Amino acid sequence: MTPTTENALATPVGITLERYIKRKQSEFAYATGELSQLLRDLALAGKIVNREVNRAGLSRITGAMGEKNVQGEHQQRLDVEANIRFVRALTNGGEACAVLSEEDEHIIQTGNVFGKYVVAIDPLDGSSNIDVNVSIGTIFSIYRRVSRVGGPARQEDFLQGGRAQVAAGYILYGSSTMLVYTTGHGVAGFTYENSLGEFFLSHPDIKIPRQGPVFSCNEGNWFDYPEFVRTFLMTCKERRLTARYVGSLVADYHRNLFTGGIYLYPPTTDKPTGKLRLLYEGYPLAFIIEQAGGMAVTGADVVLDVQPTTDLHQRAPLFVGSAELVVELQAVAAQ
Ligand SMILES: O=P(O)(O)OC[C@H]1O[C@](O)(COP(=O)(O)O)[C@@H](O)[C@@H]1O
Ligand SMILES: [Mg+2]
Ligand SMILES: [Mg+2]
Repeated sequence: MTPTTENALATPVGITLERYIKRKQSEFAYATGELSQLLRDLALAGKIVNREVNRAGLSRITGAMGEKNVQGEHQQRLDVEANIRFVRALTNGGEACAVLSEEDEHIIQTGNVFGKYVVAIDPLDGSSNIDVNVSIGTIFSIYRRVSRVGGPARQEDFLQGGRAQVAAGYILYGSSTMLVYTTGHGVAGFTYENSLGEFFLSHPDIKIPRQGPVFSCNEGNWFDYPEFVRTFLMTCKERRLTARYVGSLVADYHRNLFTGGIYLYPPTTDKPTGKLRLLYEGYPLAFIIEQAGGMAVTGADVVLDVQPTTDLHQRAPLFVGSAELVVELQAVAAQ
């Protein structure tokens, strides 16, 4: 046997996402497997979107659509493509009765009236980075429906508040593609093996360092930030923290999750509630960060405790990351 073969045989068979989901499901006596199936559907759509992202420069799916979405923001072709892929996977999967997407004003009824779950999703996060081959992502949040099974989903299914999420996750289409998710029992990360077409468990129990060397925000908005944000950022600079900002929330969040740090999207003069969407950006990333030992706040309030209004696409400021940095920010805000 050559040393290489020996090494290969000595390496344990990796745990695929499929096996991991099955194992987790068997830990819950009353689990029916529906949530597991939903996670598989999201992973499947993620693989398809990953393929589209990889060849975006070669295909005709880059560039602007010339349309604006419900947020009044310019849609990119990949925004639309990713939206179609995720909605289709969730529709075909059968477990989600409805989807709330950044790209659609109204709730999308999948027709699966007996589906017990609803999914809020940002199908393609970091739109401005699509055409320049910089990391982008997908963010999702899952609730058990509260409306009557057998009928259409209703607004209140999506407006249960962050603490009612049963699962949340994101996919990062980066130098490698990763799926990171939580069902409220810690955070697990899976790396996509392109040639095998499988996600493998690579980061079993992700914890964010309590402190960190990084702050991430769009400093171009400096003069539009509230005073407390500028004061906090000055303290970051005085302590020689490193500035890192990709401009794709998933990428910035993911880096800070591993290195430790804080991501800020504060209110600005023209966006007094910030830019990010509570239901499919703020809540899911807050759920994951709390499970990883970090914190997410909107300023004074903890993101997961924010009561949603009736606006499905409502925005909220987001300060998220290492617990000690977020606490420091809150202390400055309270002064
Ligand atoms: O360009 P800005 O103002 O810094 O905003 C960047 C933020 O906007 C977003 O692109 C918004 O997400 P979408 O691309 O899904 O609309 C975040 O990913 C990112 O953190
Ligand atoms: Mg987004
Ligand atoms: Mg988006």
